Amino acid sequence: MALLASTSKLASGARPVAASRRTAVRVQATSRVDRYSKNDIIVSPSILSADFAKLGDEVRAIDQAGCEWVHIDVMDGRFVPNITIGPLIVEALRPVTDKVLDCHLMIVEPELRVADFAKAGADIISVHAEQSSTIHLHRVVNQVRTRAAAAARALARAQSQSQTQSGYRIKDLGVKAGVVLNPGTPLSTIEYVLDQVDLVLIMSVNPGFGGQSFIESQVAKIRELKKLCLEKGVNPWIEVDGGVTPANAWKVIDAGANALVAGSAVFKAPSYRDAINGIKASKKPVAAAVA
Ligand SMILES: O=C(CO)[C@@H](O)[C@H](O)COP(=O)(O)O
Ligand SMILES: [Co+2]
Repeated sequence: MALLASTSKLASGARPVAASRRTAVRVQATSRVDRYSKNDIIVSPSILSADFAKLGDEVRAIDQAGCEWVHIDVMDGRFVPNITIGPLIVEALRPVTDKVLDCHLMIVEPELRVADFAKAGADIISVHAEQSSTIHLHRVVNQVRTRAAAAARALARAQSQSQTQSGYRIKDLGVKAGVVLNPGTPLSTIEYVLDQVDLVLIMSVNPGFGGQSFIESQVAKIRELKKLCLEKGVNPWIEVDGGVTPANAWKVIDAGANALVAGSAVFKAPSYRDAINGIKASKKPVAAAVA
């Protein structure tokens, strides 16, 4: 696991991001994502619904409340109508939690930004399959995978040469590549990248905002995706994003999803822990007995 941990902490000075660049970072033998089993249900709270005035505290709170991943919605005001988070925020959050930083890129030309998010400490980088985001889906997916491979080679070199001292930065080791489908985008769009990705994210709302209602038609899409994966002999994470709550999570779990994003259902709940546990334990309601 962690081969080297820096003894230096971020000072509460004016330039914490720059300071973190100069100090050593944790070097991991495996990706953070690989700590989790695909047989379990992962909850990835979307920080879009967090209180941005105290983002670090909010991320610490969901970490302590038992989430596995932290979902980061990156929006550019072009692919979607909203503007949110960039790599600087990802870099600022990296020292706050050792949980998976699950970055959902809702941007035009993600190929221009993959390196920045990888360097910032993203563990998963997911790009939209729609051509209004990228013209070259296969290329950008492989760009993420190439970074992971390069980081793995750098780690091997560092280990063999005992170069894990301060200043040797391998923050992006094991970046996983995800592909995202909007509710209106057919599964066929990703057929020829399915063997290239670590994760498929099915949007169960139209992207752009938190707090929208779950689109029921996406349950069938998740079921169909699970079937397609079995037919092709691949096993990516199947993540669902939008309108997921303790009341409806069972539907997507039953259809084959194993990573559930939840923004408002966690951050607007009185207890983050109860909301996360409620999503994991979500069950189909038992029909009321007819008298
Ligand atoms: O990517 C998006 C929206 O574009 C999501 O990640 C939302 O942020 C999820 O929020 P809720 O629907 O769970 O409130
Ligand atoms: Co999202």
